[in-house]
Amino acid sequence: MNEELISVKNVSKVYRLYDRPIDRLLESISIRKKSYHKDFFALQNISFSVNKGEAVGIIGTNGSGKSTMLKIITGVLSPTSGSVETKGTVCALLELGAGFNQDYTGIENIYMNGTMMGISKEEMDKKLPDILDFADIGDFVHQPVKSYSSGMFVRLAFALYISIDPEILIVDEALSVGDVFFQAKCYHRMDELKKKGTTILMVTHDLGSVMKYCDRVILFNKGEKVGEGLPGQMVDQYKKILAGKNPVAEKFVDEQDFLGEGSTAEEKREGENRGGTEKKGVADLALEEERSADKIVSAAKDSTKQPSDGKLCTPSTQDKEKALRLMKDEMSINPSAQLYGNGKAEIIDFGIFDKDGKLSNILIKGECFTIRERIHFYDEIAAPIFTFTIKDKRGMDLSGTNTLFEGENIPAVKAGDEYICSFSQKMNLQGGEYLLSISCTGFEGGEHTVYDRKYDITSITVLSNKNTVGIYDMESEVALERHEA
Ligand SMILES: Nc1ncnc2c1ncn2[C@@H]1O[C@H](COP(=O)(O)OP(=O)(O)OP(=O)(O)O)[C@@H](O)[C@H]1O
Repeated sequence: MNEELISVKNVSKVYRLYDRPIDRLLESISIRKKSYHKDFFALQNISFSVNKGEAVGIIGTNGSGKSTMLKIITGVLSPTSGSVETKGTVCALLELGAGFNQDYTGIENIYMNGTMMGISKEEMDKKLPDILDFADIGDFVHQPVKSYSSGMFVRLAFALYISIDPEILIVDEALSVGDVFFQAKCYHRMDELKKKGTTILMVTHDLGSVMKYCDRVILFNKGEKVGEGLPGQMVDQYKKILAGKNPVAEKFVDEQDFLGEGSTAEEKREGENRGGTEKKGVADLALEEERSADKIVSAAKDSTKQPSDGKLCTPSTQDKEKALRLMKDEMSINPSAQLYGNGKAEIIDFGIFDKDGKLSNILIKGECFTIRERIHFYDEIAAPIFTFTIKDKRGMDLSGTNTLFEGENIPAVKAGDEYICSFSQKMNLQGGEYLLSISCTGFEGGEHTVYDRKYDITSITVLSNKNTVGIYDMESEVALERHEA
């Protein structure tokens, strides 16, 4: 039987709005109890429940009451009417600083939260190395939390909460701060939590995450629950609301949202520089996206349509010369990349080259690029295979290939041999941030064998001045004929 861990019944939250600051005072001293305020319903008669092991998302436009709802569930706010019940330990990653004492250091906050959750100091001592390792904020753990950036705070809070292993995890948009490597690490942990049966309640504007993680979605609009159902249905309904609110929005949602925010690296950096605490609705992002598109047009304008016959993607001689110098030093390397293999081969170097043969993690959509891997063999291998995969930050494989698929059969190698393998192709993924995995594998006795694999080793940022629907661009050609009716 389904066990309800969160039960929200007829919750309303009313704020009193005063036109002028003095009105509040006038109201409090009015002998005839004259009202000087207007009631504003941030939440109106909301009811829903979340069962054990479910992942439920709350979506809605800015100001629709999502964060207010989470704050009421976690006890940060009390409802004006209605009731909320939760069963089990709750960890909530709410806005910046929530649940943390700003004057305490990171370490002190870790222990304080542990105590609040009923975890002994000895147990927290054992968890500490993992927390620090996951958060990866270095010596900042000894600084007061008030000196943290939003990204650092989220790193520490997320690391702490997953170590506590709560029955209910509540996340309010928090994962949108942090770099692509950290986000990928968090999403990976979210996968594990979900598999383990942790109950998750999340608020997000990232519709890709909603589709991937949520079993059920609740749609808010102007403080009311306007729908509840399967993620796909609710996302469609949300788009309708957005389309009514802002004509740019529907276009934006269709074209961008399933790509994972659809924003450029530049936009994200701007967000972080502002402290990353601003939460943006899709409608707001739509307008920003238009502005940001202008910025990247100049970068991308040279990338006029090239025929996709693959011929244009042949690596230049200049590229080949560059292959012999150390490439990976010029790549951004993921500190949390997963590396494994039986050690018979090692990818000792790798790089991504743009169409001009420049080593870069940033590529322009529509242009050719090359992934180059240099593999050293420490043992005999009958038929090695070289691979690459591009994933989104939620861990979904988007594209990739290997030498076997491409009909390049590599003959047996012996210890000391070295190969340089180049994959050249056109970047047809939409603008956004991705992760590259590379490996050297093969088959031994019919068994798939990994000699060296570097999962999510580096990032790829794709800049685009035209994003179409979905994860990649089919390069449609449009023909129009005016039809006289
Ligand atoms: N202390 C307050 N006094 C008055 N109004 C408030 C207060 N706190 C929140 N509100 C209002 O309540 C409404 C709901 O806010 P809430 O932050 O829950 O929205 P949200 O759906 O989380 O929005 P966003 O997507 O922008 O985070 C908003 O109109 C907000 O202005």
